[in-house]
Amino acid sequence: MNKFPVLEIFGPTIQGEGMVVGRKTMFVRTAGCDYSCAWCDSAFTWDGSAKEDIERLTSEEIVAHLIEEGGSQFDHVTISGGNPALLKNLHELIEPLHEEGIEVALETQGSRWQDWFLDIDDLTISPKPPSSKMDTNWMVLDDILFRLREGSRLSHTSLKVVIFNQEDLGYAEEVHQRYPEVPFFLQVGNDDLEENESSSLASHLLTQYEWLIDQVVASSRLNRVRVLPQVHALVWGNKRGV
Ligand SMILES: C[S@@+](CC[C@H](N)C(=O)[O-])C[C@H]1O[C@@H](n2cnc3c(N)ncnc32)[C@H](O)[C@@H]1O
Ligand SMILES: Nc1nc2[nH]cc(C(=O)O)c2c(=O)[nH]1
Ligand code: SF4
Ligand SMILES: [Mg+2]
Repeated sequence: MNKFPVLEIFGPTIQGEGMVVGRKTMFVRTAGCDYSCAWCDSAFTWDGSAKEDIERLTSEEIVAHLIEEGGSQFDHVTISGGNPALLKNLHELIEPLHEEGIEVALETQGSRWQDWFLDIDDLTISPKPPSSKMDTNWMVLDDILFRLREGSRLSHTSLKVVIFNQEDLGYAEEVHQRYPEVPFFLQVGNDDLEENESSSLASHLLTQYEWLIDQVVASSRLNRVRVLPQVHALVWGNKRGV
């Protein structure tokens, strides 16, 4: 039985971001990432600070934890990380969830392909803009979107780019222009990961949201797009496990 490195199982909560924002869901957060984004809000998944909390669980154990936490109050599970696309056997978790009538979403940055992407109900690919200090491998991203198109999965897929500055907006325009048929989301970057007061963070993020809306409104290269904040950050601030 394969084991998966899991850092958090929590919910039910709402999906705070992107294509199914507001959807009631459980979260499974896996450990390990091939990136190290400058502003990662989940750095504990890869920077060693939570390595004692990593549990190695089989898919059966993960499903049992989900039911323990969520009871019968959920029918949707979001897998995030870290980069869950590092895990080549994740279909072992997706299949039993589908058999229970549970939909499965995935958050990944588009640096690795896995065949089980074709089974994800809500697949969010979030390539990283210059402010992250990461480089996009366009050959890999092209290949991922090609395979999803060939597999008729684009209606289950979205692109989501986090924006911190003007340069990031230029990057977002480039991504949207390269894959115009893929639903496209721009997300407010949270640049205050140390703020403990959720009302202060919310008012700051709403100011950033207004700035982002203004920028997108003014761009002729960003028309068929959606602009969103991280709803969970507005409601709960920088709290973990929500
Ligand atoms: C923590 S990542 C995990 C999944 C995957 N590694 C990825 O980056 O897509 C989940 C989502 O949070 C976004 N994110 C991370 N840090 C953020 C921040 N400071 N502000 C806004 N969004 C952030 C990422 O861009 C990604 O879309
Ligand atoms: N509520 C809530 N929504 C989210 N959407 C993406 C998240 C993530 O960290 O991947 C996340 C998260 O951590 N919480
Ligand atoms: S790719 Fe995702 S998890 Fe990895 S460092 Fe960047 S935001 Fe964090
Ligand atoms: Mg998050």
